[in-house]
Amino acid sequence: MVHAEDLKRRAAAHALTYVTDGMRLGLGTGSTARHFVELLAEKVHGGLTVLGVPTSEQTLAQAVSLGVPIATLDEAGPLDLCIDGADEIGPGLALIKGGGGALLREKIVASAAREMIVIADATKKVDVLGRFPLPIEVVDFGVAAITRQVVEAIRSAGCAGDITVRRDGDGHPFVTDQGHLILDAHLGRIPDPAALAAAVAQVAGVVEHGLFIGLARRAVLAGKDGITELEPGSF
Ligand SMILES: O=C(CO)[C@H](O)[C@H](O)COP(=O)(O)O
Repeated sequence: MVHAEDLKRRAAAHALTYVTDGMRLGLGTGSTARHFVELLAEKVHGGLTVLGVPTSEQTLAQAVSLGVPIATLDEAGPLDLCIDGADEIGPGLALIKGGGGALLREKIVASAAREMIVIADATKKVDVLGRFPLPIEVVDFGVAAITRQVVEAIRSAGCAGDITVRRDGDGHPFVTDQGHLILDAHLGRIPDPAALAAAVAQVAGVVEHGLFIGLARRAVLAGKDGITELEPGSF
């Protein structure tokens, strides 16, 4: 049996073939992105020149520790490519992201890149998004009121389910790199991701949600039978 970590690393290694000398790269967050940064560091030590823009403090620390040159997004300017993982990859390469809590910076960085490639083990591909809880980043003022309005918003988009405030390992509310909280919406099924994205984005106090629609141009999926590449139209 192939271990999930091996599959993530294979997807990351394949994505590296899209990286060319001189690129300005968005560096994702999570265990799959972590493999990518490790492999990228090996290439950098072999002479590849890149500039990385990390999507989280975690990835920033990893990149610095491995000697990958980094810059802030504003220092780097427009990015050539962003490589990141995902929690679910659905039709049209619509994604659920934010399992690691970095969705806000991840979406800003992916949006600033000419192209986003999502890397994952093949189990992340789904026919309908929503089994993975949808992360919604909110300000920490009036969380109960915000949650009630998010419930209304998800209902208006044909979804239903529990919403929980994400907690860290010590039972405290999880705080994002930007100082916000995360609501996890346990929906089971998202029949119309675009409608849900639009409805949730309208709630006052919602900073960002983990639906990434129209951002990924390519998915690199590693399964036991090898690598599969998907484009939005070839899902
Ligand atoms: O969105 C993310 C972090 O906010 C990650 O990309 C997502 O959670 C996937 O992580 P992993 O590669 O560990 O499965």
